[in-house]
Amino acid sequence: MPLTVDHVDYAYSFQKPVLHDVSLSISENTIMGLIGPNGSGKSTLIKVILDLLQTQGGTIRIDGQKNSTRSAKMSSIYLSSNDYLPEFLTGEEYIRFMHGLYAEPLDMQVLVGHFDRYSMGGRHRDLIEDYSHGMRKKLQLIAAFMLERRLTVIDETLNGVDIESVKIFEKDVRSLAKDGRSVLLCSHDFGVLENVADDVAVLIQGVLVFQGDLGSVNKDYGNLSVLASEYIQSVGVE
Ligand SMILES: Nc1ncnc2c1ncn2[C@@H]1O[C@H](COP(=O)(O)OP(=O)(O)OP(=O)(O)O)[C@@H](O)[C@H]1O
Repeated sequence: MPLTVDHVDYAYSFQKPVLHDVSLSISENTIMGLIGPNGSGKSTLIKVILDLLQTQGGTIRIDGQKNSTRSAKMSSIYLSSNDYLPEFLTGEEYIRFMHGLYAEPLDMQVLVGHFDRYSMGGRHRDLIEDYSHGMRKKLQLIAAFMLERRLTVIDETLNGVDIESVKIFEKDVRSLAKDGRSVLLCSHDFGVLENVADDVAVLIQGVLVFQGDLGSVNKDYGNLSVLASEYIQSVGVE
């Protein structure tokens, strides 16, 4: 199983728990959409999954290994919601650096192809400090699509990416979720999730209130938006 989260709790301070007894799993070849209102704990859950914050209860396994192990870290890649990247590197140097971290050889032809496809043709030799916000997000995506980890975790990385590139992203993320690889995609963009997700998980006030497949969601609720509204109303979030 690419990801199993078992009874996980997390609090930044003892007064205010953020995650309560969260359990979820992502099967092979699956894209799971993670949704929930602002402040519901999605980014915290993602950071706990990737061992950037340490669980205070429960266990997490990536590709069968505890998330704190080197093997789990080598099996996963995290695309954060911000666009903080090393500005003193060029796009190509950043991708080369990321390949070095994962001990993977760099295929320049594939790199150049991705830059072309994401409307950044020829910009791989420019410094990241000269990239726009959307270009930085696309650079993060290119790294993930080239490195093809068993688990890719994308936290709101599509914010600010233009519509044409989002369409290409949708194709690429579907191709990524093959050969045993899976993706956790946290987004407020229900349109994208409806186009690509197999499964969906809903987190509200730190509680995982729903996990199921998108086909059943469409059948039982009509669409993701209705599902989200029903759960939000049922727990009384404004
Ligand atoms: N470093 C931190 N220290 C203390 N509290 C934090 C910290 N980071 C987040 N929180 C709090 O934890 C809760 C969950 O935040 P989190 O960022 O995980 O939510 P989210 O679901 O990702 O929200 P959004 O959709 O707005 O990105 C919020 O109440 C937030 O204020």
